[in-house]
Amino acid sequence: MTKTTSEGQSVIVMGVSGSGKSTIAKRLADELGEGAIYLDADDYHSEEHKKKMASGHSLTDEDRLPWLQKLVKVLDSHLERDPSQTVFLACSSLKKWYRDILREAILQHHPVRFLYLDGSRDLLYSRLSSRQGHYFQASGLDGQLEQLEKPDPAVETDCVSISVDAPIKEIIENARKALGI
Ligand SMILES: Nc1ncnc2c1ncn2[C@@H]1O[C@H](COP(=O)(O)OP(=O)(O)O)[C@@H](O)[C@H]1O
Ligand SMILES: O=C(O)[C@H](O)[C@@H](O)[C@H](O)[C@H](O)COP(=O)(O)O
Repeated sequence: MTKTTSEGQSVIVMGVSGSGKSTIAKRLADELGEGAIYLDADDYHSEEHKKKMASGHSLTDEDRLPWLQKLVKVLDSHLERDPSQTVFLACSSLKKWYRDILREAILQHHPVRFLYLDGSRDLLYSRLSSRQGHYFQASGLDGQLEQLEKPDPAVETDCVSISVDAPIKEIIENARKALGI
């Protein structure tokens, strides 16, 4: 079903580092215009965890739990104020149980879907290697790929997947088509 922005929904743009979550979530919010906002889960990592990732180490489940809980609070405060907003959240959401935490929190307010950005290790590594000014290092990519539980659309029926092996404009078109927005 195609939803208009006035009805409100959340789209969690997920995938490993370098898959384009921030770029795509921001572009989608910009294109949808008024009533749509972009949030980035990276803004809620502690300094300690950013340092850990900057040294090439992956976060653990124990590291991520307080971060996910913080994200739930942030989402709740946004959506309580205005459930008619459409929220594009860039968030790695690497494991199904992380997605379940976010899903449950958002569903209190309005519908939620996940947009999984899929790309080969080589493509993502090359994009990370040329990205400037970010704490995450390309050397941490393999750890993330090991931890990733790709969403199975037969089980997680609210997930759609698109390839990121394309120019940004084409990815946005494909994302909008896949999400019906
Ligand atoms: N489709 C694309 N084509 C070329 N470069 C891209 C594309 N998508 C993202 N990038 C670049 O790749 C890097 C990683 O993208 P980013 O949005 O930061 O990913 P993530 O948030 O998943 O880590 C950035 O430098 C970004 O500008
Ligand atoms: O769950 C995690 O381990 C982090 O959220 C991680 O997945 C995220 O990728 C980094 O914070 C780097 O940020 P970018 O994904 O934006 O590169």
